Amino acid sequence: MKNKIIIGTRGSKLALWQAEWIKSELQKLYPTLEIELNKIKTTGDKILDVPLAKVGGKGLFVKEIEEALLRNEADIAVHSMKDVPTDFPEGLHLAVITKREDPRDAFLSRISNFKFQISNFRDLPHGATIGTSSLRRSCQLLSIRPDLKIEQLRGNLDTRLRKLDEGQFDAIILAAAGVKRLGWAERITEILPSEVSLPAIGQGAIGIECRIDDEFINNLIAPLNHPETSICVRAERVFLKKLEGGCQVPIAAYARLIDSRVLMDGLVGSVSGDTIIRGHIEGIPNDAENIGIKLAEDLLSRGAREILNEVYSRNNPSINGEIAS
Ligand SMILES: NCc1[nH]cc(CCC(=O)O)c1CC(=O)O
Repeated sequence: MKNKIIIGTRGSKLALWQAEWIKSELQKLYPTLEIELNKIKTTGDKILDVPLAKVGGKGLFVKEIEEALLRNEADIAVHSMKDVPTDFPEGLHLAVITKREDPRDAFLSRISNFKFQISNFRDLPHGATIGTSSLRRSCQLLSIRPDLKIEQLRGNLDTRLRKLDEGQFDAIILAAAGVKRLGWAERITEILPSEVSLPAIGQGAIGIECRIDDEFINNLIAPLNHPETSICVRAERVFLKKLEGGCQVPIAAYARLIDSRVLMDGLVGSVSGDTIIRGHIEGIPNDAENIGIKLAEDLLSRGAREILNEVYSRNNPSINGEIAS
């Protein structure tokens, strides 16, 4: 029996927090197991000055880590589910999805010298500047407040907070999960309800990818799977796959389990926020993947098809498959 495993991870603060968390959970189960981290720079880490929607390509934050798995330079890869494409290279699979953190988006405003800090989205003054590179976020915010100015904001979480504090934006929107994991929860002035900002597919959940045929590793990590989160995130991911969601289209979905029923909301919007097609569906957990497909079909029949065609006719169709952040 092997007594050492290697975790492949990105080197960002959030990625390392998540990899260290998985390591400590495994260490609780297997005190004598030796666990090493292999930090890997991904394309998404290298290209920092271009909005991801413009970079294109599949799995910008996972591809190099997957290659390490296939070369046996890592045994498991720890990812934010939000960054994981719906298709995997041959020989790899998503074995585990851990319990979800807060899936919602968070509003963080600039600490100002004036008496009042803008503490929520509704109170933003006319024409205020919001930092986000996510089409999903800008589409939804612009649909409520077309007067807002959206400015590009990329980089790791600490970089984004620094840019906010430097005064480039009145507020920024980040996933609550990442902000909380890094211990900055007190900077969140408002958690955006899903009617304002429906989260990204998989937001707040951590996934573990590994080689399909590595029985030892699959058995080792199986106890970390959280069945409820797994059901919900898989429903969201079939929704995304059915929509062939690239990162160039605003797409959002959130599924949750309440009283043994799956409740799922989803939307597809135009980049400008002029059009948003929303839907809701419910069903039983055993039918979760069907629920995701049905919701996608519902949106496609009510106008999402036209939005997707419009975007992809202007772009290279090969970008399909990248997750929508
Ligand atoms: N797009 C990058 C990314 N990938 C996962 C998270 C947050 C953590 C999570 O969703 O689990 C973030 C940052 C953000 O969107 O603010």
